[in-house]
Amino acid sequence: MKQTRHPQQVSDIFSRKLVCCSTDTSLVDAVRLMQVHNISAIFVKRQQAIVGIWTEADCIKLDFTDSNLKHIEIQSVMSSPVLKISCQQLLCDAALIFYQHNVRHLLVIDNNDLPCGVISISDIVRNQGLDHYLQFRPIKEQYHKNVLVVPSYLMLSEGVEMMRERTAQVILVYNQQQDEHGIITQRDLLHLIVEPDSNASCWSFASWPLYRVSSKSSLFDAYRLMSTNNVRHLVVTDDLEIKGVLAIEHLVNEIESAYYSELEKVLEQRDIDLQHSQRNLYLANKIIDASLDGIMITQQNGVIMQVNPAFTALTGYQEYEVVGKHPRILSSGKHGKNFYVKMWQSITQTGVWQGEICNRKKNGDLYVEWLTIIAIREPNDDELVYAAIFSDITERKTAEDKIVQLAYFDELTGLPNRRLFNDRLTMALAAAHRNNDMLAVMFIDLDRFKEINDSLGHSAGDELLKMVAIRLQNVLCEGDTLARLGGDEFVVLCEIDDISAVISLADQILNNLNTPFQLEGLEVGATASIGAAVYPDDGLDSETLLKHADIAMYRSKEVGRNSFQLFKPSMNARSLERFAMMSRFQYALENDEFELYFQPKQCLRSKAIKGVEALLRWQDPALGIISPAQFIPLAEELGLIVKLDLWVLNNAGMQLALWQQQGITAGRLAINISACHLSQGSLSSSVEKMLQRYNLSGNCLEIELTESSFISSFSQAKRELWQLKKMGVQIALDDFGTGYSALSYLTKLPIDTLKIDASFIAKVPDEYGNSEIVAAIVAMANSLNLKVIAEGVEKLAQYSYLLELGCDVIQGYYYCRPLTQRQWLEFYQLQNQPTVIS
Ligand SMILES: Nc1nc2c(ncn2[C@@H]2O[C@@H]3COP(=O)(O)O[C@H]4[C@@H](O)[C@H](n5cnc6c(=O)[nH]c(N)nc65)O[C@@H]4COP(=O)(O)O[C@H]3[C@H]2O)c(=O)[nH]1
Repeated sequence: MKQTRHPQQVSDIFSRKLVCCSTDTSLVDAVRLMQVHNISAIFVKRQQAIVGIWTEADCIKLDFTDSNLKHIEIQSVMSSPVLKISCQQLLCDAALIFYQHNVRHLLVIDNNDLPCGVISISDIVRNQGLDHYLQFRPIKEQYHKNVLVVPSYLMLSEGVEMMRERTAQVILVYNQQQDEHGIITQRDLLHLIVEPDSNASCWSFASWPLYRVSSKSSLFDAYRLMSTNNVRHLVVTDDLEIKGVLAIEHLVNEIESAYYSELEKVLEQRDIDLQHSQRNLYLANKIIDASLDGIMITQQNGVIMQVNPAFTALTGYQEYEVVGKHPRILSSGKHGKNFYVKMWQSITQTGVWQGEICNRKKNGDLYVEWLTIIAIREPNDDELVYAAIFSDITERKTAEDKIVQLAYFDELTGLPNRRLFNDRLTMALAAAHRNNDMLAVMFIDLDRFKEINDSLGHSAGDELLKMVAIRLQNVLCEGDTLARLGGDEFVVLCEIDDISAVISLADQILNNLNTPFQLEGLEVGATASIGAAVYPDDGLDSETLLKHADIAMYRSKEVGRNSFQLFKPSMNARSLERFAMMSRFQYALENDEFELYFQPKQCLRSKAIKGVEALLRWQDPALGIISPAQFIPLAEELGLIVKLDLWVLNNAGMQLALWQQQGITAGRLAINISACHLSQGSLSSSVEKMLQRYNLSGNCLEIELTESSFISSFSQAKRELWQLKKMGVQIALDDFGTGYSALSYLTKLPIDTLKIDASFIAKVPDEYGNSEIVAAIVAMANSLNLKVIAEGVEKLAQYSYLLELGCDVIQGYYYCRPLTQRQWLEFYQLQNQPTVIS
């Protein structure tokens, strides 16, 4: 069966030739009408309504012996009611009615339910394109076998009666004289109604000669023979012997049966498909209902047809609240017209759109959803439906935003971090390159921030950084970028017209920071060292600019902090030197390149050794000995000074333990401790641990500190010093006279000794003024009950002067230079005089 793409409708093939007669029309008039119009069925009307049908097949039911046959009214022999079909129904629907009701004609009605034509089963069969099918079907058994053969002289009325009795469609008439066969069919009986002739013989009414076809031929051959000769019956022969009669109905029946069997198959398949699609539909609905994603199905015009429970859970709208409405009820108003235009362009062109969209829930809350819209074309339909599938990604978006915040912004100040700054710098450089603009990169490092952090605590330090960030931000213009690179380092990126703009900005920043900050009820000053590099003069890429701004900032620190330096190429060399030194220093610390030297001190009264000072030396394999004056500031800058102090403390302990084993009693061993170590609050515990480790008493140790140790946090320093005192450790104030010398410290802190700075001693006794200062220090120390040590005594005159002044102890080349461990042992043995522990 030929499967057409679009199933044919009744309207495609039905005949508009609708021939009717009234109910009281005589049978003969009705037959005449049928003959005139060459039709095989006539409809019967009563008051404009079709109430019955009479067909040529109905002839067989007539009593041809009835002399009144001609005049009987059609209504008494018609079939009623008439089966109808709409012109819009499919041919398969018509075929089903033929099949179920065993009829051959249907009345066709139009859209207004009015009769407009007729369709016969032959119409359908002929329009199904079954030629091919017939071609392969043999005649074989498809014909009337037990065909009645009557002699030619038999009365026609008797012949018709025999047909009626047997309900035979045809009879054959044999003319013995002519040895010829003729045929009488049901249709021929129509003539009998018009012209009844009771005396006629069957031969006179029969049609002959007959057309013959072999039983081995195909039905298609038979069909062609019938069509060519315009006959409706063929005699089927087998080797010239008549086997039966093949009627056009046989062909039609055969076609019909093929059609019906195909039809049954189609219907069966349709049932299976229907079941299948019902199952699919059931599953699809189940999946839609169970989906955690919200699903909304709309018509082509956007009207919502269906939503699932997840839709309700996500949006707050119940199904009945949205079905029949437009999805714009979910609109947040956050997207412009262009957004939706692009979305629909994509759906129209590709059938799908995916993306993020911000919508509004029923309760007014905004949410971000990941939305997929798919256009679905309904089968056999030009209409589209749209399925929108979405999940709420607000939480994920918030987490993403948080990640972006963490990845690109400094958590403490909320300023861009190094990564974001680098991005912006790269972009700004590209733009500056294109437009021939100037850019400035400015490094800002807070001075002595570590001291503030150490003394006031980390939370106060954090607070200060936040306040500094705000102040810096206030100075900058819109479009400038301020970032925190970490610690107390800030960096500014700004577009400038000329160099003077950088200088003016740096001035504003320094002035702004000069106003003290209020931290935990205290006024705290926080100055900064600033360095800047300018594009294109000081570098063309971000790395060079940042490096040069950093170098300039370090130069600011070197020249005394709270200042600004613009990068100069000469700084580069110095910076490289410093950088090389730093790496070397780290390496030295890790590889034990440090060593302690010992410089004995002499008691002026007893002339005996009055203690030893440990002085650190750096033995660089290539450069030789490096002075602490060079590397101590470097260690401070690198933040390695405390590590270095601990190294000294540990080695001093080791030496003391060794000397005790060797019976060396040379008084206290003095060690130098850096200023910031004291303010960290860990010095006393480090000393205690060291004493415990080497099983030493605090009486053998002296700590030398400078006045700057107390400045950042006096109370912290005081606590630490008292802890040391409790352990028996003595405290000496180094470089006395050079610092701020707020003498009130001396009475408030547990200091034992003042070490007069070598710069004063160098100028005594000759230089007027200096001698007075030294004399005053000695007198003051005596009155405060402090011991005095004079440092840097190189000459006899100095020695004599100090002796006369009543100074307790001297230290200097005059008595002894700093010695290595071995030299010191030799010196001690040479002196061979044990000292008294004070
Ligand atoms: N011109 C002259 N100098 C003399 C004379 N007698 C001693 N000196 C030097 O004067 C410095 C005395 O040490 P300081 O004032 O504590 O000054 C020390 C001290 O502040 C610091 N320092 C030394 N060792 C350490 C250490 O282990 N830790 C810490 N934190 N600082 C140290 O480095 C400074 C310099 O140490 P050095 O170079 O060893 O210099 C030493 C010493 O060699 C003299 O008669 N004439």
